[in-house]
Amino acid sequence: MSFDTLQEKIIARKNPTVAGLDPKPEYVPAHILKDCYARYGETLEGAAEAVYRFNCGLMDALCDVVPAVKPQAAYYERLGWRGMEVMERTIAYAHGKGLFVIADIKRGDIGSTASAYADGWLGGAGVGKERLGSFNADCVTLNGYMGSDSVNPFLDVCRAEDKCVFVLVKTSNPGSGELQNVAAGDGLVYQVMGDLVEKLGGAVGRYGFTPCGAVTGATYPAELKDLRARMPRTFFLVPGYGAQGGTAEDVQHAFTRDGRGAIVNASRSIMCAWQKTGRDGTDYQEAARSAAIAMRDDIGRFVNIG
Ligand SMILES: O=C(O)c1cc(=O)[nH]c(=O)n1[C@@H]1O[C@H](COP(=O)(O)O)[C@@H](O)[C@H]1O
Repeated sequence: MSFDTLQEKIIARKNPTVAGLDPKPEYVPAHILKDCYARYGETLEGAAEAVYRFNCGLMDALCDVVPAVKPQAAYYERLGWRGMEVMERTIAYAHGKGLFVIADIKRGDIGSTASAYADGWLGGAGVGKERLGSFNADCVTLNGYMGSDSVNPFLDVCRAEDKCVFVLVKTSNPGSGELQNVAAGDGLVYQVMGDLVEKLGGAVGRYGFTPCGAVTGATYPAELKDLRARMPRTFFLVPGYGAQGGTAEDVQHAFTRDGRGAIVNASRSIMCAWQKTGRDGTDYQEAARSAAIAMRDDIGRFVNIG
């Protein structure tokens, strides 16, 4: 699914936000953990099953509120192959719920290896079809600081399979300026990267965006505004709202004048909302749903997506 599909889902839900699925076992409510540990032991298998059940419960509660989910690979990799299996099952479950899936993998490597990553994460055909793939995500995040040959193999798969990518341009973390805000040529490194991403995407879809999107953190609103002006054909993923301090006022700059072209991520503030209700976690679905609705309405104060 391309950015056209994502934009349509955003318009249908009237909500330009994505719920991050970054599940540490300690974020999983006790009743789920207890049951899984009783069945599978306090093992990686038990933890992986608990994470899967938590993810499914969150998606059940959120699927008519948010258009997309973003599972972050690190939280699955740390559980070994069982975690990767949960990643695959989570993506399949999300698709069953009509959710667009951004697999947050932040990969970047030489062309031949990038091409294997691209098939694995964006391909879904399995053995016996032309493209050997497994995870079947709609979109992935990439670290393109190795250059265009590390991104192009993904764009080839995107064009063949109607999918898309987000390439890191200006990240949300406190250290992002150490390299990204260093002078380069007539501008700064993140601007050079932004210009490259804008160019790499090629042809635009129905809503005017190429398949090559950009990650631009909510925590740097001035850069966000600058990049929106420099990159009119690029769809933005905006992490850093909520737990990292980014606000609705900050993220408004990511959108085009007609409220298109961006999606704002929140992970911990939705997943862990139950930890703030003062209850035992059996209300985690209601808590996540309320947090997601509050985020939608908060951003809606500044952005009219029509
Ligand atoms: O690519 C990303 O999604 C990403 C880029 C970035 O610059 N900053 C950033 O926080 N992220 C991811 O966005 C999510 C933010 O999580 P919360 O801070 O809990 O909302 C995590 O999965 C991060 O890995």
